[in-house]
Amino acid sequence: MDATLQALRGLVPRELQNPRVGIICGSGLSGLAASLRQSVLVSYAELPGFVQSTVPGHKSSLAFGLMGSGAGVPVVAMLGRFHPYEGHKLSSVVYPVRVMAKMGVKNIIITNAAGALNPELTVGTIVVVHDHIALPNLTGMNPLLGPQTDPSLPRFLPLSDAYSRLLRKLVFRAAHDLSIERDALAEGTYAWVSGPTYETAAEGRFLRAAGADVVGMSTVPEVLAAREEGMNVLVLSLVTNAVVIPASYQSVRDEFEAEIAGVSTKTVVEEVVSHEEVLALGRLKGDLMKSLVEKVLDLLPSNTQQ
Ligand SMILES: O=P(O)(O)O[C@@H]1C[C@H](O)[C@@H](CO)O1
Ligand SMILES: Nc1nc2[nH]cnc2c(=O)[nH]1
Repeated sequence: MDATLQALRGLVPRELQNPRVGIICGSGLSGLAASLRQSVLVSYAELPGFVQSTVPGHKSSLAFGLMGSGAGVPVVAMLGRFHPYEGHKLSSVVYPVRVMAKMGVKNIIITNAAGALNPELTVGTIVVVHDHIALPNLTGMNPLLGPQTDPSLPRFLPLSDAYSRLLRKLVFRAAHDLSIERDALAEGTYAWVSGPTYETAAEGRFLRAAGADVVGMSTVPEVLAAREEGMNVLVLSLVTNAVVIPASYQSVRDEFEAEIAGVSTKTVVEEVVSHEEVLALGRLKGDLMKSLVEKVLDLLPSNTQQ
């Protein structure tokens, strides 16, 4: 950690060395940081402890700068995150969050691309996450597992308050101030799965039955580290696709038997999702996400821990 912080002190101008807000850009959402002023980019390759993002739509740089109107808020944005499915250790996935904490970040805005499980969520909706289901955490893949390296951090971290109510409300205030239509935003629960495979229909049904609204392959490890470090957390999921969950299975035996009986049938073609589709939606809705985040920064109270 000391080596990373020292490198950053050498690469980032002094006035940007104490960002107030950290931002993590999800798949295809690095444009979020396009409006940073006085921006300075630091490649992950220059930072000891950082790994590389290997996923299309994720760059590998930290961007420092001022965001929002007026004087602006000093922020640090990860243009490209790390996922366990890339082969990165969980400790590497959350390392940038720990660095942000050491630089003084008190609020973190984490974005991601996610598939909709809730049939009421349409593609393009931004979901303000208020809870999560993390099957990997529940089954032993938790970034906080292991010896406590910093005794000042809590051993048993509560998560019932993981998603800041104040920050969530600010998103709706921001949307209201920007006259964003009501249906563009929703609230929901994010299910974290390891990926890199997308869900089968049965898995989608299972996660929906468990109460998840959207599903993705990131975010929760970062949320855990950020909460452990005492940050206020806001998570925004962009719905890039629907997880296809047919109400019932249409039997191939029935289809076959109808065919040989000469009865005409509708052949089922299973829909599939692709990362290209995910990235395309990120590009399409990138501006909306950017305006929302900028407005949240404008509204952030300046006189509190926030
Ligand atoms: O980094 P995020 O969670 O935004 O990326 C999502 C999950 C996978 O990495 C990828 C699948 O298309 O997009
Ligand atoms: N697991 C998962 N991650 C996603 N990221 C974007 N879309 C999806 C999806 O449908 N499933």
